[in-house]
Amino acid sequence: GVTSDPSSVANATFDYIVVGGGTAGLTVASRLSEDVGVRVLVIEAGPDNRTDPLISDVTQFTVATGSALNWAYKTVDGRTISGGKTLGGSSSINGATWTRGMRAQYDAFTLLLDPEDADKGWNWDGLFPYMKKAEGFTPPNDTQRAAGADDVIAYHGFDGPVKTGFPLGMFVGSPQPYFAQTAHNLTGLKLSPDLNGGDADCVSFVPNSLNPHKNDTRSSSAVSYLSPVEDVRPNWTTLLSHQVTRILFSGASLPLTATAVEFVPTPANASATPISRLPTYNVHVTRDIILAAGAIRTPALLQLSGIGAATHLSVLNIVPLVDLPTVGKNFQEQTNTPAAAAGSGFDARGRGPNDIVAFPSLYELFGDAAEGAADEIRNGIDGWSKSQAHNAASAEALKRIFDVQAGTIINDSCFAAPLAIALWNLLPFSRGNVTIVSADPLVQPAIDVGWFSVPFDLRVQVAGARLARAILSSPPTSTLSLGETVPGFNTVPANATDAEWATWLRGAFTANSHPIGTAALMSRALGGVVDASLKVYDTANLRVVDASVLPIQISAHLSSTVYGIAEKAADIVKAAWGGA
Ligand SMILES: Cc1cc2nc3c(=O)[nH]c(=O)nc-3n(C[C@H](O)[C@H](O)[C@H](O)COP(=O)(O)OP(=O)(O)OC[C@H]3O[C@@H](n4cnc5c(N)ncnc54)[C@H](O)[C@@H]3O)c2cc1C
Repeated sequence: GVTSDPSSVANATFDYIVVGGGTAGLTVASRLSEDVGVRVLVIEAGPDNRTDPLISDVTQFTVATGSALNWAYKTVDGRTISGGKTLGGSSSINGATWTRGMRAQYDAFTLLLDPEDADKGWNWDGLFPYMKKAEGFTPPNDTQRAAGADDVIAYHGFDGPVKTGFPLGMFVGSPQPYFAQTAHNLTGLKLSPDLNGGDADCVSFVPNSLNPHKNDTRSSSAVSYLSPVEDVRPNWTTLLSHQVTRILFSGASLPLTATAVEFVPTPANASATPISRLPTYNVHVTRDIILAAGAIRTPALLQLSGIGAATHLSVLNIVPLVDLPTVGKNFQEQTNTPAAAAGSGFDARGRGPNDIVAFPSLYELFGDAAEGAADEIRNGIDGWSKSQAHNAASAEALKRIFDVQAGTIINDSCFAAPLAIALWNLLPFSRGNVTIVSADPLVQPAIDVGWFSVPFDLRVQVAGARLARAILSSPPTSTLSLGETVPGFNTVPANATDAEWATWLRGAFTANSHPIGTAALMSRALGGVVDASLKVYDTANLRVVDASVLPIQISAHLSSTVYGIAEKAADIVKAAWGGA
């Protein structure tokens, strides 16, 4: 069941404890609790808001991100990265766009692991079946097909818990198909019936994580993986409104064995609440502790528990147990800017969400300048790995990672942005870090994204913004437009230089809220934090299963991939403990 009463779990013992009842956490807990012989506990910091219309109505997602349902993590430069603070985590407040990246990007995960882990399925062929296992797709109906929706049956799962499909309220007017046509006309980007099969270099109508059989309601991890079984699985307990503050180990000898987690009631106002005022509880584990607190909180919890850069932890009076300096490093978040035009007189029936996405490659984004841009990457990598080395294991390790990333960009990947109103550089080279600044677990870690610290990332965002302007002012989309409003020609003139565009972008961008990489699935030599079984290096039974493990960004919205990782993780954990 689901409870907010800590007395029901304090001092108890579970086989598995999952920290964070978000996208990955509820997925892995649901699969592990299929075995009625094991006891599974999820501890979630947020409350249960499954019936709140701000969550169930996906078109309200921008309102939800402005509410208490969002952690609204502040970066060191005052921007905000969103993350769901509620049962279901970010899957409860996200934009519900359902996409997957390029085959080559998933295959790159294996290239970053030790050679002996090459056969562990961290590639497209290994993850695609799990992404489909999570999915319960409804093909478009005739009305939706007439509006542009399409599908390739082989690219979808049909029996999985997360319901996906095109909204019954889908926009049926001209803007979406005109956008597709204009993007194609301007860049040569192919029109694809379905981008969810590993070739996302296209413009395509894409489904949403919602249930068309239930009035388009959001299909979060909570609704998908927990609701259907919460009354019939007494072996699965979810404790709400409690925040894990530390993982406890049996001793200091390596590999560390995690034995318990410490938790407190989530304070209404963390910055005004001394931790000493809160009751502290422990709960014990016999098998694994699984960190699924998301790419910001997971690395912070590792550091608070003594796993991180030993020198830094010592300064904070935390006893270092595993010297793993790359915990919280390798941080990759994207920059999002708007482009908009006024319009009227066209048929805009529908209420969304938006279903059209374009993922241009380097060649489609830069056009005639693409070879120059590719050279800029090739020639830049040496310098970039040095300038970003403080957020990596070393400049040499980062150069190897950048070589892999550059290969997926220059060879045949998609690169730049979903260009509608929001556009972002999908594959930034800039690296940042998430670092605790206090031993007090209620103090938010410092979040330094290092926005545009590799200047090429700004070049890409500028190229994306230029392309967005071109789309808005080229037929057939221009026939719908009454003129650009964002950025607007007064702000960025028609003949603006790259430098002028950059000035506007630096002020206008927001975080895209797709943070990853802070407990990366990579070889230890390259700066990885977890191995191919998602176990934290030098621990016996502490795993990370969330967006933190993604080593590099992908050309996609993240949730389908995070679900796939969590489904795969559940099988890894079951197998490790002798289950099926
Ligand atoms: C505003 C927004 C829009 C997005 N739009 C899309 C989109 O349209 N399509 C898409 O595919 N993806 C989208 N994403 C990205 C995607 O939703 C996330 O990448 C993904 O859900 C992350 O999953 P996760 O399991 O890593 O973390 P989360 O789902 O965020 O789960 C982490 C959970 O851990 C809990 N937690 C944190 N710290 C603690 C602690 N100490 N103790 C206990 N619990 C804790 C949190 O409250 C949360 O519930 C969006 C994300 C956001 C925030």
